[in-house]
Amino acid sequence: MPKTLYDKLWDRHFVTSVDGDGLLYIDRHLIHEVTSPQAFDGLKQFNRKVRRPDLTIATMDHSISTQSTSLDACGPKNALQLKTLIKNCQVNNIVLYPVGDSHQGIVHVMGPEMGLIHPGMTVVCGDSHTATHGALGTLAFGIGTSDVEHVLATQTIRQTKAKNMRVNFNGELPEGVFAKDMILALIREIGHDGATGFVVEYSGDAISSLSIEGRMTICNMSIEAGAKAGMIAPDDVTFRYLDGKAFSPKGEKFEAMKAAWSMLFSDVDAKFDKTVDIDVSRLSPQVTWGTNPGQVIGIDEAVPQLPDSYSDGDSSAMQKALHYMDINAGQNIGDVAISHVFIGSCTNSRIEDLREAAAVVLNGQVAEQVKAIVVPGSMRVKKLAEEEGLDRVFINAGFEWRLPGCSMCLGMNDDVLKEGDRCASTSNRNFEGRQGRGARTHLVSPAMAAGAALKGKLTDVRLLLRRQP
Ligand SMILES: CC(C)[C@H](C(=O)O)[C@@H](O)C(=O)O
Ligand code: SF4
Repeated sequence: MPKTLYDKLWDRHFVTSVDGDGLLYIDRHLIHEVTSPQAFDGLKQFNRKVRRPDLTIATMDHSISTQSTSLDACGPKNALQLKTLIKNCQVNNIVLYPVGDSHQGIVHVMGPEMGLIHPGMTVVCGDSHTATHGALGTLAFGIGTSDVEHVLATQTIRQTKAKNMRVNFNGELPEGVFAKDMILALIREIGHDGATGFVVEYSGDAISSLSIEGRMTICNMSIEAGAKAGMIAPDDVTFRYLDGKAFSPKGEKFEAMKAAWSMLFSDVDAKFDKTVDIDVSRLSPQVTWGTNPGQVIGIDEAVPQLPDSYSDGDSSAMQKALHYMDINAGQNIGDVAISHVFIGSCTNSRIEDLREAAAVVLNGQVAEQVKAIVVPGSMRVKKLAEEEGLDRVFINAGFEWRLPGCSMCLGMNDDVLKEGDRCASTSNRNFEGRQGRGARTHLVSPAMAAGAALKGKLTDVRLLLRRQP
C-alpha cells in the first residue's frame, strides 16, 4: 500500500500497540529547563535511570536573561530552574549546553545546527515547537512533562496516529515575501485549528526552493494551525545542510546515510486525508491584527470588517481580539504605530533571518520611540552574524544586540512587555498576554519587523527594499 512520509516514519518507529495507540521509539530527546524538572523528580521517586542519556541533549533557553550570563539574572525562581537542570544533567550523564557555552541556544535552533537531527528520526522535546525539526525530514513533536519522564525512562512514547494533510506551496516568492509569510498565509486559509488532528507534509516548488532555515520557520508554526507535526521530505538542500555538521555522519557513512535518507518521501499514490494548495506568487507580506495567528492579513489590506451577524462565535471572537489589540475593523494595518520590535525566537532567529532583517536596516535608524532588540537563536548564529558584521548593522541603527535565548517571545525572563506596549515580533504566538500582560503582538517576518523598527509603525517592507540601491 502506498504510504505517506508520516506513515513511513511511524511504521519504522512502531514498537508495539497499546489500546489502539502506537508505542514509538524515540531517536532524539531534547530537553530544557522548563519542562524537565518534574520529569527528573518522577524518575528519582521511582529510582529509575535515564535509559539513553546518549540520545538526550539539554540546553538553557526560556528562563535565562539575554543581557547577562548570570543564572540569577531573572530572579531566584528562574535560577532554581536552571541550577536544577545542571544538577539533573550531571546526575544522569546528560550533555548540557549551559548559558555561555559555544553551543547554547534555543533548543530548536541549536539542535539542528549541531547536526543532532537527521532525516528519518523521531524527535521529541517538552516543547510545542518541536515540529521545527520536521524541516529535516523527521517526525518531530512536542510532549508534556509526564511524557518527558516516560521518554527519559523508556526512550519510547505512546501516540495516537494522526491523519495526513498535504500542503502544496507553489510559485515563486515575490521580493519582500518570505517563509514566515507563507505559513501565516496558510494559517489564514485553514484557521488556527485547521490542522488539528493532522500531521502536515509541506511540498511544492516553493518549498523545494527554500533553505532549511525557511523550511524550519514553516514547520515551526505548524503547531499554530493545530497540527501534531509538520514535515518536509529531505532533498539535496537537506543533505547539503547536514554535510560537515559536528554530529553529522562523515565520509562514506554520510554517503550511505544520504542514500537511505533519499528514500524518505511520500509515495506517489499515497492517500492524504486533506490537501491544501497555496500560490505564493501572489502573496504580500503578512501581519497579524488579532490574538491568534489565523487573524492575519497582507500589509496592503485593511483589517476585516465584522461579519453581519453579531451573534455568531466568529464575530464575537473578532470583536474581543479587536478590543484587546485596540484596532478598528476596516482600519489600514499599515497605520498602526508600534513601541517595540523583537527579532528572535525559534521561528526566526537563524542566520538567514538576521541577514534578511539586516538588509532592510542597512543605513536606516530605529525610530525614536521604538525599543528594538535582535536576539540570535544560538551562540553559533551570534558568532556567524558577528563575523559577517550584522551585529554592527543592527547596533549602528539603534537595535540592542543580545545573547541567545527565547527572550521576548514569552514573558518568562527579563524581557516582558508592559500593558499597552505594541510589538512587531518575529515569534509565533500572539495570544493575549503572550509577551506580557496587556501587551499586543503583531506577528511578522524578520524583514517586516526591521521595517517596522525604522518607521515606528507596521510598514510594507517591499517599499523599503525597492528604495535601496
Ligand atoms: C515553555 C514551553 C513549555 C512552551 C511550549 O511548549 O511551547 C514555550 O516554548 C512556548 O513557546 O510557549
Ligand atoms: S523561542 Fe518562543 S516559541 Fe520558541 S521555544 Fe522559546 S518560548 Fe517557545
